[in-house]
Amino acid sequence: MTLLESVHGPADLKRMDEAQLSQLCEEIRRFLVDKVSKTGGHLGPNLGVVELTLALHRVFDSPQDPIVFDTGHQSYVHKIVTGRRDGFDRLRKQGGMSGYPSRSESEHDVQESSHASTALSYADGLAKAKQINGAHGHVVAVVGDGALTGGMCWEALNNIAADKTRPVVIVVNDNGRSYSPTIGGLADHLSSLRLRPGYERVLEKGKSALQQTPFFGKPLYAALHAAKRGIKDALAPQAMFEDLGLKYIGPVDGHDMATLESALQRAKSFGGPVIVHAVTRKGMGFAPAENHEADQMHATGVIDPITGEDVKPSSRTWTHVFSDALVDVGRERSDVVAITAAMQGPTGLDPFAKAFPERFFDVGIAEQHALTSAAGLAIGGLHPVVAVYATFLNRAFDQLLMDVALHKQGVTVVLDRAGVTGPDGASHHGMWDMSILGVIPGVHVAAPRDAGTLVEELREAVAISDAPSVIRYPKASVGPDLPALERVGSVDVLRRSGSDVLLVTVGALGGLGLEAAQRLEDQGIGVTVVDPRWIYPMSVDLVEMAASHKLVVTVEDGGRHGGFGSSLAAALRDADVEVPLRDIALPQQFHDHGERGEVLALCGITAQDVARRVTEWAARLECLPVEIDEHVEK
Ligand SMILES: Cc1ncc(C[n+]2csc(CCOP(=O)(O)OP(=O)(O)O)c2C)c(N)n1
Ligand SMILES: CC(=O)[C@@H](O)[C@H](O)COP(=O)(O)O
Ligand SMILES: [Mg+2]
Repeated sequence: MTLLESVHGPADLKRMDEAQLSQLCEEIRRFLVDKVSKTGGHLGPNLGVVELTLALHRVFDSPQDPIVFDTGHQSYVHKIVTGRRDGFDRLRKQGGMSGYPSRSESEHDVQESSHASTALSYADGLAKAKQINGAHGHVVAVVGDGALTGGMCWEALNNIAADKTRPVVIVVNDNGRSYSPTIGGLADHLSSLRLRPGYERVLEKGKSALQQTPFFGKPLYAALHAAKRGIKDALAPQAMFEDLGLKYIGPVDGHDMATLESALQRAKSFGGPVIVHAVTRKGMGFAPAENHEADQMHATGVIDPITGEDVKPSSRTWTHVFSDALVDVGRERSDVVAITAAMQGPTGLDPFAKAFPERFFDVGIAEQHALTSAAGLAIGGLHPVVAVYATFLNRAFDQLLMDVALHKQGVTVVLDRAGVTGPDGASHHGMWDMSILGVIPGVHVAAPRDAGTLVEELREAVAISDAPSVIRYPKASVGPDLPALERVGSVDVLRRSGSDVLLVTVGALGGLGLEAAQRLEDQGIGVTVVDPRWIYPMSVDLVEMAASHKLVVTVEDGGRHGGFGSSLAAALRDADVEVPLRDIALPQQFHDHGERGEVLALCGITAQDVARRVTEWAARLECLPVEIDEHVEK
């Protein structure tokens, strides 16, 4: 039996000696590469926290000492040592283990949102709860250098530092990377603190040697330690954290178990808020990840476990189409600038950044700042394009509403990963944007159905100078072009076989609508399939089309509450159009991880389900004069 197989919980780690721990780290790294290369996942981040996670579980007593992982993508080792080794064969698969902490999986998991920069706020709250309840023990938060660029971290640090008696241990996992190198003044500060890890290790070894030396050993170490302070202050002004009222320990070598445990023990015995600054390497121990220039295998698909090469050929995605289109726009419009929140690669902004470096800004994991900075750029006469994942727009809603829309500023927000994303689960599905955007006065929202309409709608968006414009598309390969039969106002008619049903498909679901229409026509139901292209403001032409049909059905890859369907229903009421409308959307709940198609199917968003539901409504409403085939293909 391997050492790894002997680990069923943190207690097993506490019994191991240095040699066993070193071997266990090797076994865990081999396990991670073996498993994650088959399923895909956050290989790089987790290879970087092997020693750190073991040290945390040896020094602290989870779950009495809750360990909160910021973002949670780096919690695989935590899962391995808390009894979930067997879950990795179905990591991020439908019905399998989550790729993030999951409260339903383990008492050791505290929070499961994958939205960054929240761990310190959880820690603040947990520590206050312990204090009020008279509970003993520590609260530990593991936060990456990237997550530290998020504003919530500084709101939390301000509060954590307010009480010197609450034992909060903040472990900064500093690998110098978000995806790409972490940016900004804070990152520069951390890197100034991030002396060669050996620097601290030498000191640690110096300490133990000196402390064994009788008489002058201890005073000498104290002097050396003071000197270290002096040296680091001279080389690296660590005062920032200590001026905040936070004790600072580090930087320590995040791959040296003894040094880590010594630092964590010191932090544990401190009894108040303390920062342990651990220097780690993303992808540690797997050369293809360590040397992966773009993002050190932050998130991989299925890869070769030896070479690290992608196994599945990549296809042209919506992101690729946007990426190329924005460079073209950038060539024509010198006022167009681009902003990313630490995700220039995944959102497709790399080519624009290379072509127009002076017109590209990476603001760190700071979506709120991104939107208000964009408002400033627009007031200053430029046209910003802010590319974020749809789910992370939630964080910047007020900025879009009050800093952009209120001031009628021309800012374009591009929402990648809109709709069901898949393996990243509930906190990543981009199912909120159409509901929250619908409340913004004057907002323009487009949902392209194919590459051609994405290019067209991006150009239309950057031409809007007096209001926010938003474009949303999913995490998927872009499908075939879906040409329109005609354009009525801004609405594209994709198919017309009768006026029984007006089937309105939003964005990338156009193909699904055409397939559903074929199934309905096979039953004698005449269908008009349309793509509104711009879902907000609501098209008057669409309302008029509805009036000439017997049933309106909308299909959208977004939350049903406040979605496009409910907005169209309101528009029909306002226009006294008394045609029944039924809306097919994602049920307003948190949806677990799985492949995008699997989750959509669970939500009834397939051509078969749409056709079946339309026939059922037609039968119930008796609005269509056709005999409904009760045996419609499921
Ligand atoms: C609010 C928010 N914005 C963006 C992301 C996407 N994201 C996931 S992990 C990550 C980088 C995190 O960097 P860091 O905190 O340093 O952790 P590391 O991966 O280096 O361990 C980003 C930007 C997110 N999860 N949440
Ligand atoms: C943890 C996080 O927020 C991202 O790394 C997320 O995993 C994005 O994955 P994709 O880029 O594959 O959608
Ligand atoms: Mg990092």
